[in-house]
Parts: sequence; structure tokens; C-alpha cells
Amino acid sequence: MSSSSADSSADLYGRHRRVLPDWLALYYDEPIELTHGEGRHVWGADGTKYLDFFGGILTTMTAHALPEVTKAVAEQAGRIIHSSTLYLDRPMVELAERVAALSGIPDARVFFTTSGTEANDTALLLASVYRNSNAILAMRNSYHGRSFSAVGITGNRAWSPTSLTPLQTLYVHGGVRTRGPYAHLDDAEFVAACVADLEDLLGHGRPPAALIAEPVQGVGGFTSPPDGLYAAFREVLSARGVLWISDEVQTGWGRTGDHFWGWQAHAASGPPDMLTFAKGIGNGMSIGGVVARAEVMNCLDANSISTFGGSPVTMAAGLANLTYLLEHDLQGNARRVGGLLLERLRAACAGVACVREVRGRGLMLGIELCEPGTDRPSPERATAVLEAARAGGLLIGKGGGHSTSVLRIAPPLSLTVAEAEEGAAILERALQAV
Ligand SMILES: Cc1ncc(COP(=O)(O)O)c(C=O)c1O
Repeated sequence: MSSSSADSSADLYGRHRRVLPDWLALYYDEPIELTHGEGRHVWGADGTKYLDFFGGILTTMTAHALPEVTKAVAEQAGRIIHSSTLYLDRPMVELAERVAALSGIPDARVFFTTSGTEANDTALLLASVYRNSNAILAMRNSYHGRSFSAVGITGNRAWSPTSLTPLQTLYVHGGVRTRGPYAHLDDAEFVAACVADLEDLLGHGRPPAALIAEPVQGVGGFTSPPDGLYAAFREVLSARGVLWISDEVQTGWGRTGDHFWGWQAHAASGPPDMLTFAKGIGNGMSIGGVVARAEVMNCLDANSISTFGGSPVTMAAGLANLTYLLEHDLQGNARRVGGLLLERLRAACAGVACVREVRGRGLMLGIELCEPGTDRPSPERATAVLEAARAGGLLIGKGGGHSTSVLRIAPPLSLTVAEAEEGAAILERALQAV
């Protein structure tokens, strides 16, 4: 079944440590080697079955080993694996048509990449050229990827190892409602204070090309801005011609339940000028991309390609996955089962002293942990709960920016009610144990 016939997972870990970078994040004291999956479950090399509440960091959107996707990939691989953007690529055109129609962006053009990072890099390039400015506004606590430009605009120091960046970034308040200098204000006052900050920032330096924002901060710990904040920002920015880039890498494809895209929760401000996507669309195959108004997308006057972007095999996976997602209304399932799971988790956490907040939308739920009786984040407890959940047969994620004190729950969108109950019970026991 796996390379475990050659050596154990522990030996593999030793080899991993010798040949891969130290900064490559691995979960668990004894990291898990996954060999296969089915539906919402995965199996370790030692035969242990896990209920998967993190879906490969929100990439397994529909289900593990979904037969429709596997078949589409195998059939396309049997025809041609790669042709590059130099030749016509039918699956790419067909997926672009569907994504453009779904995006809500008028006169939309789609450019496919191989990751969320590359998608954001492309959006930043387009914005900079379109506006003739390399100044970018980004939200505090955000995460946008690991390229030089993307880490440069990532407002989460834990993920941004350099202050040297090709872009001039200005960080805007508002990503995190409950921490920072404005934590004591109510929502309306908070919005007003953040807008005043933004206006102040706009008074300095060169006019920014764009603001990039996640509708719900993902790596930052599944935090949503208060109602009205993004709409108020949009009003200030569009009056000055500053573009809005919605980073939908985590929030796209119905993940948040109520909406297909995260930006739709802030719909008063209309569709963004650009949106970037990745993760779930390929159900694990590497697809990323940018959707932009034609005028913005076509502003480049130099040739540009992505050798592997839009590759037929990944596009075939995307088409099959998207079809399944829509035909089975997995967004609706995320809303219903996610709502039940949220309720169940809130009940499980009531009275647990180290739980600061249980929050989220759809199947993007977070449990923030703190030192009991204080407001101090507790990354140690988050790690301990992660380990205890694993011991109980459940895989979850963690996040939360600098402190990594938020348990992140983001199962495949086909999660059943029974599985939600089962996972919540395991988590409840793990929290009690910690
Ligand atoms: C919101 C957001 N943007 C961009 C990225 C980068 O995507 P990738 O890891 O595919 O490069 C991530 C990855 O977690 C993300 O969460």
C-alpha cells in the first residue's frame, strides 16, 4: 500500500529531516504518513483510519478519491497530460468559461496558475501595471502565500520572514475585530476607526494600486471582519480608483455555506475588481487562478505564460469537481451541516475554561483557545488538543497568526451529519482531556 514496506514512518521522518527544509511545517510529534483516502476519511501507513476535518488544508473540497474526479484525471492523462498555453486546451477554455460565469465579475477573464501564491502574485502584477504603482494595501494578520511578493504583503509576521519586498505595503486595520487597539469598540465604532485609519494611510506615499483582502482570514484563524467594514473600505478606495482584490483561496467554491464566494458576504460593495482562487477547485490537483475585468487582465503589454497553469489534467479535475460540487449542492450542505457542527461545538465548548471563542461560517469553523481565565492565546493548548484529537481518530488544523491558538475545522463539503456528530464528540473529549 505504501513505502512503509521499505521503512517505517519514523524512518521516513528521519529521511525527511535530512533532506527537506527545517521550515517546512509538519503537524504532530510523530508526523503521520497518509497513504490513501475515501470520502471524508484518510488512512495512515500504520493502518489507522482518521476522520478528516482539515481536507489537506481545505483542498479536498468534495471528497477524497471522488470517483468522478479520479476518472476524469485518468482519462485526460491517457490522452495528453500537458500541452502548455501555446496550444489550444479544451478543458482550460471550458473551466475558464464556468469560473468566469460564476465569478460575478462583469466581462471576466480568467488566468490559471498552479497555486494560490502564484495567483496572488499575478493579481499584484496586474494591479501594479494597471495603476502604475507598486504600493499595495493589505490587512493585518492576513496570509497570501510564500513568494517574495506574497510574503511581502502578508500581514502575519509569523509567515513573512522578510521586510525586504519588491512592493511597498501599507497594513490596514480591520482583519481582526477582537484584538488590537480597537478591541474595546463596538462594531460601528470599529468600522469608523478603521476607515479613518485607511483614509490616513491614503494621505501618505504614492497612491496604492490595490487592496488585497481575504473575506474570512484563513491562516489568521478563521476571523471575519464586522459587517459593513469591507463595504466602507470599498467606497473610500473606489472613489480613488484603487482596485479591490478578493483573495478567495480559502473562501471560494461554497466553503462558507451562505455564499459561493466570500466577497458575496460583503455584497453591498459589488464584485471585486479581481478575485484569486486555488485550493478546493481541483480537489487536491494544483489549480490556482485570477479572475479580473477584461480591462484589468489585458493591461499587460508583455507576453506572459505559466507553463503548468491550465494544464489539461488539472483542468479536467477542476471541471469534474466543480460539476459534482454544483450538482450535489455542496454549498448548501456546508451551510446545513456546518450550522449543526457549529452549534454542536458551541455546546461542547460551553464551560470549557480555555475556549475563548467558537466561530465561523459553513464548513470553515474555528475554536480559539486561551489561558484559562485570561485573554492570552494558548498555542500550547491548541497543539495539545490537536494531538488528543489525532489520538481519538480526528485530523484538524490550527492557525491564528502569531500565536497559532485557533483550532481550524474545514472538512470536505460532503460531510454528513453523522460524521459531524462523530468529529464533534472526539473534539469534545480532546478538549476535556486538555
Ligand atoms: C488566503 C490564502 N491565500 C493564498 C494562499 C497561498 O496558496 P498556495 O499555498 O496554494 O500557494 C493561501 C494558502 O494557505 C491562503 O490561505
